[in-house]
Amino acid sequence: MGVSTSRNEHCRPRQSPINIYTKKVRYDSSLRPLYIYYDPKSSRRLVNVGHCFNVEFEDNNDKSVVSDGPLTGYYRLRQLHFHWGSSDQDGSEHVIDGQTYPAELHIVHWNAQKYPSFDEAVKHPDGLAVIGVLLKIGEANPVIQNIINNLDKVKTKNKECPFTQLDVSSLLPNDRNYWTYQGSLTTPPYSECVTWIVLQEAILISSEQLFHFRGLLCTSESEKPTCILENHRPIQPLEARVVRSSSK
Ligand SMILES: COc1ccc2c(ccc[n+]2C(=O)c2ccc(S(N)(=O)=O)cc2)c1
Ligand SMILES: [Zn+2]
Repeated sequence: MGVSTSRNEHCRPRQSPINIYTKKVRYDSSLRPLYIYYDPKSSRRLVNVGHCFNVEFEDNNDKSVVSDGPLTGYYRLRQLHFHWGSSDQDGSEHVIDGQTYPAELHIVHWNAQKYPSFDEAVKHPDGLAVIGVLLKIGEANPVIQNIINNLDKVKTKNKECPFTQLDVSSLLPNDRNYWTYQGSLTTPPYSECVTWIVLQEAILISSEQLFHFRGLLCTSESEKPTCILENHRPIQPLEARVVRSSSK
């Protein structure tokens, strides 16, 4: 008879994304306002990573960080990327009261106060902090247009190009109220290392700009071209978690 282990190998209690049911979130007065400082000189390059594109930042200093909010210590900006759908009807990863959005921005930071590197940080439950910003259809977003104007240089998988002077703060909504919960990466290896900070106000993107995202290729130059039509993970069980809110 096999020895039963207390750790159930199928138990993954803190997966992301989730549906945020706003009637069940808990206002937590101990949550502080987010401290966010991004230096436009931190942005380095635009990379096609196959399932999406990343804007990557220099993370060997503390020039671009997030702290306070639900966090202990400070987290360094590492990269940002988007998730989108094959139509404007869905594409976000987080869902709010069952409502999907056409896309979602993820701004990825790692706990540089506690860990020596990003790769080490992803092995720990408090390793990453990801700010999630929902996108809704409206007029064209000039900052996103700046990224789109460079997508043809990274059309195929693993291509990269220099990308500097991106002011990430200009991608954030004015209202910095947020929901927060303990979750995971939404792509393999789905590591349960992320403190999620989902902003309560959405930013705008135009339908045409989303169309350009879908033209990015997940194939390399030598392969038959295949577009990244969608790259959002389905919502996962909340399990024993409670989502906290910074606002009533
Ligand atoms: C230790 O092995 C890893 C760790 C992280 C990896 C990764 C492969 C792709 C992306 N990443 C990421 O950095 C990553 C993946 C997902 C997200 S997300 N969509 O913000 O949850 C953020 C960042 C492999
Ligand atoms: Zn993501």
